[in-house]
Amino acid sequence: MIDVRPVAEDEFDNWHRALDTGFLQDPVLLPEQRAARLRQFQPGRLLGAFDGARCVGTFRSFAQEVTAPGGAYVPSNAISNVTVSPTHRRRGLLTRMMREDLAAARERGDVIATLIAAEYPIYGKHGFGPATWATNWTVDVGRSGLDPRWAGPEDGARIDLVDGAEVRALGPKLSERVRAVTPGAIGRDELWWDARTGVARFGRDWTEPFYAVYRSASGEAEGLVAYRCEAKWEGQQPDNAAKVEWLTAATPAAETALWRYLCSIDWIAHVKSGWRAPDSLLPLLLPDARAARVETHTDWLWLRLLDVVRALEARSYERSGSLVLEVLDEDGTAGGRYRLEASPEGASCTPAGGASAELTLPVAELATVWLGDGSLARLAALGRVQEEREGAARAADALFRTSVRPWCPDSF
Ligand SMILES: CC(=O)SCCNC(=O)CCNC(=O)[C@H](O)C(C)(C)COP(=O)(O)OP(=O)(O)OC[C@H]1O[C@@H](n2cnc3c(N)ncnc32)[C@H](O)[C@@H]1OP(=O)(O)O
Repeated sequence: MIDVRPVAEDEFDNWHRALDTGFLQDPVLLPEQRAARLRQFQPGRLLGAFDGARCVGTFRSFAQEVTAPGGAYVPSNAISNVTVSPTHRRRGLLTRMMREDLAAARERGDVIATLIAAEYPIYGKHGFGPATWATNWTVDVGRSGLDPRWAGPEDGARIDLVDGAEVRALGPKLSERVRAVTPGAIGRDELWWDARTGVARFGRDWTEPFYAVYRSASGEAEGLVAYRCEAKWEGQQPDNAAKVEWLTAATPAAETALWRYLCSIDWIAHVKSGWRAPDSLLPLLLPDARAARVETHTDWLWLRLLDVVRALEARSYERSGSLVLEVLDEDGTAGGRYRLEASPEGASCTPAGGASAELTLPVAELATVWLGDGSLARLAALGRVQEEREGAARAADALFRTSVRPWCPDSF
């Protein structure tokens, strides 16, 4: 019999060995990695599956806030570090850990649960759906049409190279400003900044990247980028790439200037954008937008609605309308018939009682449109959403869609 239960702090190494095993990492924890990892330890939020003394399954959740359209921070149960050892797979251990964790999240009053899925087929059966997408571009600088003589912003703004200490001083305030207006964004805690500046070491061989800050004419830090160089010379010609680790910009001017900066660095022939919003400014700020080639376009933040009423009321709507939804939740308690009355002034979601549903949909499909992305008309065409009234899927799309696509800049 496998025991699924919370992990005590003195079992952490045993748990971590199983985590490394599941993620195919060498199961050796260096002291500084251990110290960083232990900072994530929260009693009750680390689950383990134990076969006798040996940990064979891992699961971690933690408190998170996700920005909804309109800027509300919605309490989320973020899930990470999910593994089951290859010796114990497909016996329902993930299912047991997930059920236990989601039940606790509902009990706490979390509105949603979130995760980044390692593989697409794992989490749909637990009620999760992909709610934000990300795109990764490589810019061919020589083809971009950008003026190679660029020497910095000309409007009184400036770009400066900074070190990790300055990033830590400037970054949190800037990030807070950005996440308030970025549906799908999540908070960055102190550990996030420590890990990005080498104070906390999750990997084995961290070295400092280059950091550059954009300051507007008023002196306000409005953009930060961390990047590394992938060195390559061919026949005495530089063919190096600037690889962006993260880029945070609070204004279009800051974002444009930072991409412009990266594309102007001598010896840099390519800029690898890292994961960006699918409707990022990047390709269109190049005179030749095709010089930004899409490397990958992928699902990113997966969501599970735990409380449909609070989730639908927490976000804003760009249009007015009402809708009766029959939400199906086989593996949870979010199912039911709900009436959503929404307008740019606010929304109410109430049990719909005996009113006829206009749209019947699994809770996972509702999650895919909650942040303003996705298409219920597309899901109806696939038979994954049922229209009880003709045209209801399009009407629902008109209500849920947002003019800017949601984006989660971070992984966890
Ligand atoms: C948020 C994150 O941490 S993402 C990281 C997820 N972890 C990994 O990918 C590491 C490698 N993989 C693993 O450790 C394991 O295979 C896990 C954790 C994904 C699954 O654990 P298991 O205990 O085998 O899952 P469990 O037995 O509960 O499976 C439940 C169902 O999901 C399905 N399933 C689970 N994993 C997968 C997968 N990778 N691909 C397709 N189906 C899957 C099972 O087939 C099963 O389906 P069924 O109910 O129709 O029979």
